[in-house]
Amino acid sequence: MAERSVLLSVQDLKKTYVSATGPVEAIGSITFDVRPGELVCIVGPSGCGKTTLLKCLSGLLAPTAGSVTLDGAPVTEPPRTMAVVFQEYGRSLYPWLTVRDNVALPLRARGVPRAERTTAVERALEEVGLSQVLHKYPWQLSGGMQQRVAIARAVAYQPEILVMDEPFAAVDAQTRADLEDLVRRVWQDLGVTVLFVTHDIDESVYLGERVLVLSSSPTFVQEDLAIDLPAQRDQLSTRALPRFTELRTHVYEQIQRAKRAETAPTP
Ligand SMILES: Nc1ncnc2c1ncn2[C@@H]1O[C@H](COP(=O)(O)OP(=O)(O)OP(=O)(O)O)[C@@H](O)[C@H]1O
Repeated sequence: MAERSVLLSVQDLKKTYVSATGPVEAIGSITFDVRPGELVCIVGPSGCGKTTLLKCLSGLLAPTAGSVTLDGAPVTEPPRTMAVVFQEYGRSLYPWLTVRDNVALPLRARGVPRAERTTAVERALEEVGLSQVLHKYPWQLSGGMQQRVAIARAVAYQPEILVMDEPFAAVDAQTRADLEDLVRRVWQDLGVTVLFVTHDIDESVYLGERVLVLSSSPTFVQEDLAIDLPAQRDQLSTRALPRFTELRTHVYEQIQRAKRAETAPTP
C-alpha cells in the first residue's frame, strides 16, 4: 500500500529567543511529519519548548531557522485550516456570548452563510454531547463543559488539523478521562488530524496512535514512538493492558533520560 502523504511537516525547526540576559536556545532542532488523519501526541519535560513549538507551527511565532509547512504551503500566519484548543478554556470563550454564538463565531468571521452555520454549530454541539446548553452562557457551565464548548467550536470550523495545547490540565481527573474519550471519538468520527500536546505520560499513551517524546531544551525529538494499542480504547480495560504499562513505562524512562540528555532503544 502506498504511504499516505504528509499534512504537516516540521523541518529542522530552531528557535532562539533574544532576551535581556542574552540568547535562550529553546528549540535546538525539531523535525517530524504528520500524515492526514493521524492522532499524534507530543510529550516532554517541563520547559522543553512545547509551547514554543506550538506557537511556531500555528504561525504565531516565526522560527529562527527551519520550516513548517501545512498541505505543502509554508506557515507564516495562523492557517485557515488549523484550529487550536488551549488549556485556558475560561479565557478562550467569550462570557457575553451564548454557547451557540461562541461556537458560531469563527464561522461568522469566515463568512459562512447563516443556514450552513446553524447546521455546523448544532452538529458540533451534538458531537460533544452539549446540544441541551445551546442558549446558556459559558459561566453557567462546569469547567469540563466549557472545554467541550471550545472543542465544539474547533470541530464546527471543520479544520484539517486540530491542535490541542494541554487542553485538560485544568480539569479534575474524572472530567479529564471523559474529555480524553471525547477527543478519540471526535477523531474517529470526523477523521480530523489531531496534534495533542500534554505533559501527562499516561494521557499521551492512552490517546495517541503515535507519541513524540521531546528532549529537554534546546529541544529535539528524542523518540517517535508508535502506540500499538487497540483502536477501541477504554479507560479501564486499555489502561489495564500489559502493553499500556510497558509503553507508559518506556515513555516515562525516555523523559527521565531526556532530562539527563540520553537516548534509549524502542521497547
Ligand atoms: N519569550 C521568551 N523569552 C525568552 N525565553 C523564553 C521565552 N519563552 C520561552 N522561553 C524559554 O524557552 C524554553 C521553552 O519554553 P516553553 O514555554 O516553550 O516550554 P514548555 O515545554 O511549553 O514549558 P511548560 O512545560 O513549563 O509549559 C524555556 O527555557 C523558557 O524559559
